[in-house]
Amino acid sequence: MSPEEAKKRIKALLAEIKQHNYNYYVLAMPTINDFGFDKLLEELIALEKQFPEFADPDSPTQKVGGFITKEFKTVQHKWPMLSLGNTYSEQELLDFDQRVKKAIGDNFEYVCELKFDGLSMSLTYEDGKLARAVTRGDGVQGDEVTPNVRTIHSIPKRLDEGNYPQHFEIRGEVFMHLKAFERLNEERIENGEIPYANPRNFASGTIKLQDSSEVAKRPLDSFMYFLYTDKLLFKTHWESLQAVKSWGFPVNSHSKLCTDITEVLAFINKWDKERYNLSYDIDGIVVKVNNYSQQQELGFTAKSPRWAIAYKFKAEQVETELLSVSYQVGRTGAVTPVANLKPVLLAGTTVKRATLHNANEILRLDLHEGDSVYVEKGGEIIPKIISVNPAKRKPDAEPIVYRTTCPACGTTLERKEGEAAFYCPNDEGCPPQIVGKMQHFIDRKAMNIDGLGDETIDTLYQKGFIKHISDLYTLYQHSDELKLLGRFGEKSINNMLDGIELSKKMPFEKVLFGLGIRYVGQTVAKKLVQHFKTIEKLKIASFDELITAEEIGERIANSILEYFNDENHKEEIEKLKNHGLQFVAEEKELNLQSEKLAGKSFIISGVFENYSRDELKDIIEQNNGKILSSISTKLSYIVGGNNMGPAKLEKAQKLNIPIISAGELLEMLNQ
Ligand SMILES: NC(=O)c1ccc[n+]([C@@H]2O[C@H](COP(=O)([O-])OP(=O)(O)OC[C@H]3O[C@@H](n4cnc5c(N)ncnc54)[C@H](O)[C@@H]3O)[C@@H](O)[C@H]2O)c1
Ligand SMILES: [Zn+2]
Repeated sequence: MSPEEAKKRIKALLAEIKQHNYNYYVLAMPTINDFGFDKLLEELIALEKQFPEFADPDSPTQKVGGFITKEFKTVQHKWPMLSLGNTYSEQELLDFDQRVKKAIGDNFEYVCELKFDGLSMSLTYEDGKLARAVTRGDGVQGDEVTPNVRTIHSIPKRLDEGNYPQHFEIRGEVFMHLKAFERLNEERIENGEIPYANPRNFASGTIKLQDSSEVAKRPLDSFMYFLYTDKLLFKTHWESLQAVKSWGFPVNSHSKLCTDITEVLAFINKWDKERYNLSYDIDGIVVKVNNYSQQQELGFTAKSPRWAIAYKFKAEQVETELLSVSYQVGRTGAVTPVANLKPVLLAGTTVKRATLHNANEILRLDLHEGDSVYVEKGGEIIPKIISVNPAKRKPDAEPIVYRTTCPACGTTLERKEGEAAFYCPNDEGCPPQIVGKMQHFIDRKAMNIDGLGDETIDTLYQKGFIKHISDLYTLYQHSDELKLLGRFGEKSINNMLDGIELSKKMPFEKVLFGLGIRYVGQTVAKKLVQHFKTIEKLKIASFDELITAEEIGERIANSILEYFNDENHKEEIEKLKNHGLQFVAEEKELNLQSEKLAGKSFIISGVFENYSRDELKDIIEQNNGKILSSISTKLSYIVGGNNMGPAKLEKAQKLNIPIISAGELLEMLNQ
């Protein structure tokens, strides 16, 4: 490469890497996988070495890639929070071992730990209490996110008596378990929000939220792996891990003390396979020299310690053949393309299908019939096509063209402005939509009807027993015919009918969620019920009224309006009402304790040390105070905790509404 070319390439790489760092660390929405990113960084390192005259002192090769943000208080790290050198190859790991040996001789041990795929967090404890939690940021300073971290159960807020120093810092990884990730991401999709690509991004997006009560709803977990004290308390890293565990910190039990690199390699190989059995993602193994004085001898580079290295697992990728593209119709009518693949073994399971998301994705891949494609599992649960191998494309292969009609009912598909998905508009006559809606209604998260499963719904539809949700409630009239079908035993028919009868008691919010209105997920349904109380009010709510409710934006409001604009929907709701389903918010039985808050109204915002928001709400209502849902001049007080939303704060100040603490609220009751 000529110097001119090198200069140009370095400049392009700097810009590209900077953008990826921003997408990854700030937006938590990367557009390239880690392996691809690390290749770019490697290329830059090599070019800077070859052409040092063009190396930017500010290059991402010289510092940690994260950022600090304006939304949080910036805190300087007492000890810089560095990155780790990483490698994907065994040879480079052996080279690392040689470098260590050269510097400190043969007499040393390694600690091998799982490399948890989350974000690192620095926790400061004073007198046994969690005083501060700070993100890595740019390595020198980070964002203080203490209220958010307080919502993580595994992180002790207060330690029991113990022999820990008065002041110390402990570092570890905050992450999200795969199960929670799947559940919450599903909820995001239901609410029409952009899903996160993997648990790491979800965890990192969560820690940066402004509203800690929102953070509390997204379960995060943690493992600790570094202890920092002013005076050295231990001789080795291994000892420190045992100690912090005894102090009450979560320490991962799979860490291992290894006497040489052969043992390290065995540990790596074991976990490369076994990682799929863990309940959380790991992206590699961290190898650390155990002895502190040997660590000191080895020292640091600008970006990472010389006494540790991360061996990263490659997200396993395989090449296979695209057999065909089929289309699935969801309950909302969204038509999703799915790639059918020649079965291939990937990350421990046989993969036959991969998601293609939407028409844009097919265009991005420039997918042709019979293409040879690369499939990856990565953090995502459903495998994904990463790219096509153009060398193997058959010369006469036709491009894949997204279909224009519904695969189930033949109706011409529609695409709404600004949306990637195509929809089948025939919601009254398109079988997968009809069945999907009923399956959604009986789902565990909605009406949770015992004795009824997806398959039974499908059968009952195929046999002509049910077409609408409301038909479930007249099913008992057909119990003799059901018996004649020979598909169900008497007992299971009775179970099913009992389950359906019982579901009439399910609260309004479950019914509303069960109706399957687009973008009305569980949380939104709950907010709507809290705000409007009855279906009658919700049904006639205008756009302006809808968007005053908490968490209801324009898109949700429009979807609700559209839903109630449809006579069929209104008729169906009437039928359900006549069957006795709940369409009015449950009034909690109130145990009135005093009249001390009569005539006063409150909003509770933020997170509280000693109370949940629901507890405070109960206290207010038990003393005859009122809870309002939005800030207006009618509001008497805001009970404010940590991390109140900035918009709320601003509005309260503008309207001169006093903000009181939970303590001040309780004082009102003692007067
Ligand atoms: N895809 C993208 O767009 C993109 C952009 C930027 C960075 N990245 C990826 O992020 C990585 C760089 O980020 P990085 O600087 O945080 O490095 P890193 O994630 O590779 O390694 C350092 C981090 O590992 C974590 N860690 C997990 N378990 C640990 C343990 N047991 N002991 C010590 N540390 C442990 C810590 O958080 C530490 O900060 C690269 O692998 C890169 O591929 C990707
Ligand atoms: Zn259709």
